[in-house]
Amino acid sequence: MSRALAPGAYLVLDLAVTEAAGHRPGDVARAAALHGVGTVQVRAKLAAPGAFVEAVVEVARGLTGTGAALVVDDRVDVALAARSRGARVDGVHLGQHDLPAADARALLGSDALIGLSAARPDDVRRALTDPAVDYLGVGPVRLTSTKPDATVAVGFDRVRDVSADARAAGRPVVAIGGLGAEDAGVVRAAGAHALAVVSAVCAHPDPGAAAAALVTAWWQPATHLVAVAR
Ligand SMILES: Cc1ncc(COP(=O)(O)OP(=O)(O)O)c(N)n1
Ligand SMILES: Cc1nc(C(=O)O)sc1CCOP(=O)(O)O
Ligand SMILES: [Mg+2]
Repeated sequence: MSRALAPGAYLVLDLAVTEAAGHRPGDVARAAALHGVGTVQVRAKLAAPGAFVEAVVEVARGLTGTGAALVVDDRVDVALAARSRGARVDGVHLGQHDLPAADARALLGSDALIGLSAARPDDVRRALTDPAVDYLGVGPVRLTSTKPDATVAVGFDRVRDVSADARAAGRPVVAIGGLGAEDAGVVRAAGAHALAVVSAVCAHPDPGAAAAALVTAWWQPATHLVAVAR
């Protein structure tokens, strides 16, 4: 059985964005996890495979003892290579053009955490009937320079619609794309299980403080609920 996806803040640690901001990936991952981020995904669209593996190993080291899950973007081979170097890697986040989730599951094991990006109705339908998929990534909520190939923003309404279908199918949704701490309330109200960011943490001068703000915003009680409770 797969490890359950942690609710709340989900960090996609993009290597290029992190290094451009002058941060070390292991430090950013550790600071984020110590402030309550439950999942860290390593994303490296431009790195050579060896550098990607090294970054995953470094992030795994940073996450030691924090309890946060570590997921690799796209590359099952990189996840396996990092494991073979002794790193604890929990799973992968797959795109629509990556290895099928069933193959990733066969390679990574029954307890691996496997996410799949799905925002278009057909992709969502397929993802929700695929037993190898643990959670869905839905985006981009807003257009973002971090993912220039995603040219259509899906908006919060899509997050709400997919979250409702996914809840009925017992799968959590992670909203992503152009988001920050200020969006936590609306993302949560839309029914998402988690909110994923790259720039809001990796490009921030103080990634730990940015992660803490995200975590706090997610768990902040909705003001209208507080008003009702009083
Ligand atoms: C949590 C989460 N959701 C969506 C994505 C996007 O994945 P993908 O479609 O494979 O695009 P790239 O990130 O690989 O450009 C994600 N990485 N994480
Ligand atoms: C990695 C990724 N996936 C997306 C999707 O829409 O599936 S958007 C995205 C980048 C998110 O970066 P930022 O928080 O800097 O906007
Ligand atoms: Mg991907």
